[in-house]
Amino acid sequence: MIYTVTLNPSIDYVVQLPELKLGEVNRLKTTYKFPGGKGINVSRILSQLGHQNQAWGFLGGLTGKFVSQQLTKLGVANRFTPIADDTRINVKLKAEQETELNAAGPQITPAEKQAFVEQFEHLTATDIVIFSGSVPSSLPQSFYFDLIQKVKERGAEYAVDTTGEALLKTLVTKPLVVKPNNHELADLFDVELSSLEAIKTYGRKLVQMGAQHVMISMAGDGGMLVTKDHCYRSAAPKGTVQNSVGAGDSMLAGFTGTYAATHDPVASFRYGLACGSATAFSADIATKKKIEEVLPQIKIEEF
Ligand SMILES: Nc1ncnc2c1ncn2[C@@H]1O[C@H](COP(=O)(O)OP(=O)(O)O)[C@@H](O)[C@H]1O
Ligand SMILES: O=P(O)(O)OC[C@H]1O[C@](O)(COP(=O)(O)O)[C@@H](O)[C@@H]1O
Repeated sequence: MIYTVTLNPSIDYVVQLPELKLGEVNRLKTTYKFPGGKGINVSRILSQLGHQNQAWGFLGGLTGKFVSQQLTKLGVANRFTPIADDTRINVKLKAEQETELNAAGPQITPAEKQAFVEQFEHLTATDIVIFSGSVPSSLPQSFYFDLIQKVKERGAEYAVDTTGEALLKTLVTKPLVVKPNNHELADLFDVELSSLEAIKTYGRKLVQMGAQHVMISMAGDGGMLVTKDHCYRSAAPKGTVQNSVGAGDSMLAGFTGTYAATHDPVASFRYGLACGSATAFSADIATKKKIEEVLPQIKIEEF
């Protein structure tokens, strides 16, 4: 079974307008609300692809109710810990450029945190836990690291998709896969990454620091997979980009779901790339049909 952890879910409020006029009233023609948060997006793709999974995390208030109702509607199994504070709303502005406004997130009380941590006691060695997204500011930044100790005690595998110190701290514990994008990878080491060679070099560093697989996403430039002995690379297929929010989450879902079934890193990378691009080419998270349409266009080469 795959469990996704979204400590800080959201309603993603997506706003489309031809031009954003700062300092003026902007009237909106098109708006959408999606259940957001990285682990939730991962669960949505896993469910599309028929991989058994359950979404975990914290939900509260009317916003939290909206998220859980939508997940139930979408057929995503979930077991969120209820909280007193409100789940956040993240604003995604699609004008000349894509701008994201991601809120810090709700207060989590010690009792709510304890109730959540207890769920980890039931994991087994065949499970995979996917930790995705930011840690709400009311939880310690070491929270992923602490949860990983619980996962390891149960003999389960885990994937990590977060940034900065929270990501670096988890590497020594040997995660199955980490998925920074190229900008997040550059920020981790405070460098500019302007060539594929440089991206490979820094991807290797994450492997040396402990990650089993490092999957680097590069938006319209495709992706790279670095393992202990190999590096693979693929350009992105061409298509009309509709909404790239959740492309990275889709990529991680495709990789982990396929890996759980096959233990084949290249097949997993291939499926991950197809899921990422399929979501970029969709208004919401990709459907299975869209993913299967994109899959034959993915060409992977050793790099
Ligand atoms: N504009 C695009 N065209 C084609 N594929 C894309 C596009 N944007 C994203 N993808 C695919 O989705 C993957 C994840 O997207 P990316 O934007 O890099 O992740 P994140 O959302 O984590 O920043 C990319 O590696 C690529 O394979
Ligand atoms: O937890 P964070 O880092 O604030 O990110 C949350 C946001 O990330 C998303 O999951 C999208 O992720 P990606 O575009 O990076 O794949 C949104 O649904 C959500 O609003």
